[in-house]
Amino acid sequence: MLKINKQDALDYHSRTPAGKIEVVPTKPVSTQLDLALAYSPGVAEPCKEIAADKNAVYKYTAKGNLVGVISNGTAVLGLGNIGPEASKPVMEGKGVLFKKFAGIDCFDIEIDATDPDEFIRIVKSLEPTFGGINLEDIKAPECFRIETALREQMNIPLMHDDQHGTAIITSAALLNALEVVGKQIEQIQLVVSGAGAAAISCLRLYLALGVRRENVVVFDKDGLITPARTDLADMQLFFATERPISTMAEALEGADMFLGLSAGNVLAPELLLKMAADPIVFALANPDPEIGYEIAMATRPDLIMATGRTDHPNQVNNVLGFPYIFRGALDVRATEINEEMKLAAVRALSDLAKEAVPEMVNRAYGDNTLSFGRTYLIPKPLDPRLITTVSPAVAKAAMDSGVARVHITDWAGYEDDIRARLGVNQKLMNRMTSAARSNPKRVVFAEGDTYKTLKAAQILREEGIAFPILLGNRNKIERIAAETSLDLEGCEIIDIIREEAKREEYAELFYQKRQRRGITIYEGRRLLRERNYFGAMMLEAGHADAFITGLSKDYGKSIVPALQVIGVAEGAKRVASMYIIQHKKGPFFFADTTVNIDPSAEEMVDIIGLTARAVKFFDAEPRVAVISYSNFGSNPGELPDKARRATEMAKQRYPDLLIDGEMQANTALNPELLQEQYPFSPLAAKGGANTLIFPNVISGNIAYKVLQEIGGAEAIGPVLMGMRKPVHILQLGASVREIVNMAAIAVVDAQQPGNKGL
Ligand SMILES: NC(=O)C1=CN([C@@H]2O[C@H](COP(=O)(O)OP(=O)(O)OC[C@H]3O[C@@H](n4cnc5c(N)ncnc54)[C@H](OP(=O)(O)O)[C@@H]3O)[C@@H](O)[C@H]2O)C=CC1
Ligand SMILES: CC(=O)C(=O)O
Ligand SMILES: [Mg+2]
Repeated sequence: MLKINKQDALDYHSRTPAGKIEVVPTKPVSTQLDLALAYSPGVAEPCKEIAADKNAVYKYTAKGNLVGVISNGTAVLGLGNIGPEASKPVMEGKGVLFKKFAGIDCFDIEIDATDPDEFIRIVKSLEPTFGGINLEDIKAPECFRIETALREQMNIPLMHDDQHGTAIITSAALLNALEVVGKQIEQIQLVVSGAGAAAISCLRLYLALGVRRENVVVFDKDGLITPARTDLADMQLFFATERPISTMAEALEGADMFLGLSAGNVLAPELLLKMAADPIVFALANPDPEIGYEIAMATRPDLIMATGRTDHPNQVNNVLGFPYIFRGALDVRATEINEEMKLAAVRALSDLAKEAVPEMVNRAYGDNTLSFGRTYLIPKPLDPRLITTVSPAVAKAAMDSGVARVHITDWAGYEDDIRARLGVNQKLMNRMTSAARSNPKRVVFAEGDTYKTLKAAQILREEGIAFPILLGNRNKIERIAAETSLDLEGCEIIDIIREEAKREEYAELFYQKRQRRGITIYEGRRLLRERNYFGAMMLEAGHADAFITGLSKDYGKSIVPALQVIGVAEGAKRVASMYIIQHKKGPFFFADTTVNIDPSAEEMVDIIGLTARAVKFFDAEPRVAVISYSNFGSNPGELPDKARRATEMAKQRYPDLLIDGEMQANTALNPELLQEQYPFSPLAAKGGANTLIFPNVISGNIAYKVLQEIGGAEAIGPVLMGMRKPVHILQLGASVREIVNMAAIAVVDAQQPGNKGL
């Protein structure tokens, strides 16, 4: 269990600069010209445009991506009415989550006003500043009137998150829990502890999903809510019951669900015994739930339980909703957040929980067994698919329900845009994956009996990218799949030890190929018991379209069988490898990163040719820089000389290729520097290089690894170039995502005329 103490939390917040957020300019403000543009006199121009047309404020200011997180501090978490200043750490925290998960900027605003009319007037007056308003931690019943009035009076998306965020997320979890236990929502008997902002809003959404009002019983601190109560608002009295009961024990007799949005430890364990079979308990009070997880599960092992905490399964946390709901609403400039948008978010969340969990989520939670069921009803907060699932669903619902002022037509482009906002440039891999899906091919994996390969195989099958063939011990594969809840339907398993006839066929073929290179038929039979030879022979014999290996053996050992069986492509003198660096500035291509340790100038020319061809395969135009530690002869030495000679020879061998060198990496990647210092270089007018050829494997390998670890880039590869058929050697210990990416690339490679594009 994650443990933090009071001092850790205080130190975290007080570390300089105090608090959790700052404002960062998005335009340059270094020169006198910058200042004149950013402020007076330049700033007057956008002011005049906006004065003439108010909508231009979205074009010339940050309004469209700015959300106000606004509270009066009257119901802060479960801490109660602690005032506006004391609520500020929560509101700053919310701003951080908006930014981190959805790229939305926030101002947190804590208002010293408990009178609802005053609060409404102040928030309404802020409409010119914000693209959206997230109301937070405002107590019931005032919060209902405040939100209703502001929704009526304002023309930007506005949501009280404690009400609707909670309602959306618990609804998704409820629908999935009911699916798991096979109950109908129209029939469930529901008992609720709490009649505040969160509970009442959850109930209203549950009614929209099919729960019957007469099946609901609600308690607050003063007991059962009946029509006779005079201390409650209409929204609360709407759920009053006429049943002849008065205690929680009576209410829970035969109940299917308990929903707690009240206070810690208010539900006695023995009351769980009164509930119907497979009871659902959402005990969501923060930080302590209405009943502890361990005691509840020990009392009713058939229980399905959710809490608000990270240390138990099924964490119901608003962060699954608000960043993505506002992202979708802002992007279509919705005038409100309506019921259709909320229901779209519910469906998106509940559907996402049924899809295979990405490996990075498994890793983040240290759990390989996450799959839809009793302990995984809703996605995890660190799931990167949330933004591309929930936000488009909300945006579409806003358009369909007529509250969008901007319409999205290119949904694939929209997904790319929202990923790019978060600094993840996925365009290239998205294109590869779509191309692979259009004509999936058979990919054989040498390490079919490892968890990572199996997980990758499941994803490849589910996404329709490839038909995986898994080499390995069948019992072991089936055991790993069962232990980690993997579904391998559609994947072929080949246990090569049991495939004597196939081994003999391949040994004979291998012998024919290599008999004049020292291989006897006996040696062939021995080698064909190794999966790297067997997999390569499957590819050679046309029983597979691509071969992937390297996960558990070092690169050198893995590549040799492929070279012996498949060999280099016609016209290619050698093979080389390339990494694709996915960065927010666009894709970059680095070679050679793994194969040719210290190539000669002539060998570098071969590498340049292979790389330029591969860059075109990825739909980019190669702009090649040959890298060294000197710029155009500035520092003589063996390496710069080699790089310069390679450049000259490459210019002659590939006259149409845009190439220059030798140069330092920063020169190659900085077009201003090129234009200022080296205007004679053809790369200067073309925005610099996108393809870097390194003078040896050491420099190429170091460069991509540093970028991967601290440069905020994703490295895809190593892409093996120059083989006669699609073979790729993974880096030892590659991640599931890397395996999936390489398989998608191999499939597209296998689709090319002559079965080879790289
Ligand atoms: N996990 C999640 O995602 C979320 C969790 N929450 C949690 O839910 C709780 C309620 O939040 P919110 O609705 O915003 O707050 P409110 O102050 O609006 O409502 C609290 C409600 O709980 C009732 N209550 C308090 N103590 C008890 C008790 N001992 N027995 C029965 N009812 C009680 C209150 O009754 P009365 O009016 O009579 O005092 C009131 O109806 C908090 O603990 C909060 O942290 C909230 C939002 C999201
Ligand atoms: C999660 C949340 O918003 C709350 O507990 O108030
Ligand atoms: Mg809250």
